[in-house]
Amino acid sequence: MRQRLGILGGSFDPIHLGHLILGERAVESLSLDRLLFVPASIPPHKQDEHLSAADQRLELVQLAVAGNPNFEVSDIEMKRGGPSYTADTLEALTEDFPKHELVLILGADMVMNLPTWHRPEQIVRLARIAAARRPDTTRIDFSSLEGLFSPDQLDWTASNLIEMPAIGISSTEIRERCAAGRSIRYLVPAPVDSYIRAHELYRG
Ligand SMILES: Nc1ncnc2c1ncn2[C@@H]1O[C@H](COP(=O)(O)OP(=O)(O)OP(=O)(O)O)[C@@H](O)[C@H]1O
Ligand SMILES: O=C(O)c1ccc[n+]([C@@H]2O[C@H](COP(=O)([O-])O)[C@@H](O)[C@H]2O)c1
Repeated sequence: MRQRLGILGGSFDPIHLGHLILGERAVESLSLDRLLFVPASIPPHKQDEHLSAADQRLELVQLAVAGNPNFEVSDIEMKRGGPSYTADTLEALTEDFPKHELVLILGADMVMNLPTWHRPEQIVRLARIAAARRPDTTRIDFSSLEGLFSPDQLDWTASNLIEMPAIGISSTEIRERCAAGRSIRYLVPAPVDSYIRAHELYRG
């Protein structure tokens, strides 16, 4: 059987336990050989938002995944100029990992928007798509994907849902708590908490 490489992209501003639990569940339920966390340099749908510096978000992800043998961090989008389109990333990873089957991991909220992404047909051509349920997504509606996915691809995605406990943590909440001077202990790994405090991130 081909080795399976999972890809979990995000702004990770900052990375939190929801991302890590999603990653761990993805490794387990999809039998991934490894999972790449890919922080976006310029997330296409957040180009108007003010994000923390890309190198700090990358460093936070590296701190968070350290010690998990299944997890790795890729700086592929940091090194590439322009918006961090997933289609470009998958093309590069296909060259870097020619023997692997690529599986793109997405929160359920993102899967339904996939048709609005840049070159979505290339995304579904190069990778399987695995969706995880987020607490605010009670039902996953795959109907918007029918024109984009082949019946086989849709069937694979529908039968490989990543079941995870509802983790009601978002990066937005963490930034808001920091700005209000409140604790984020236990919402992020301890080294991430220490880094955010030492660098006074998200203080408004
Ligand atoms: N609590 C969570 N449970 C499951 N999936 C999550 C959770 N938080 C984020 N994700 C998923 O992780 C990926 C990266 O998310 P992202 O970096 O945008 O974090 P976020 O918490 O949604 O950020 P923000 O609040 O800034 O929008 C996306 O596919 C998203 O759906
Ligand atoms: O390629 C696209 O058009 C595209 C559009 C929206 C989001 N993405 C990717 O989806 C991941 C999560 O994005 P975000 O904005 O929720 O952090 C991140 O890896 C983005 O680069 C990609």
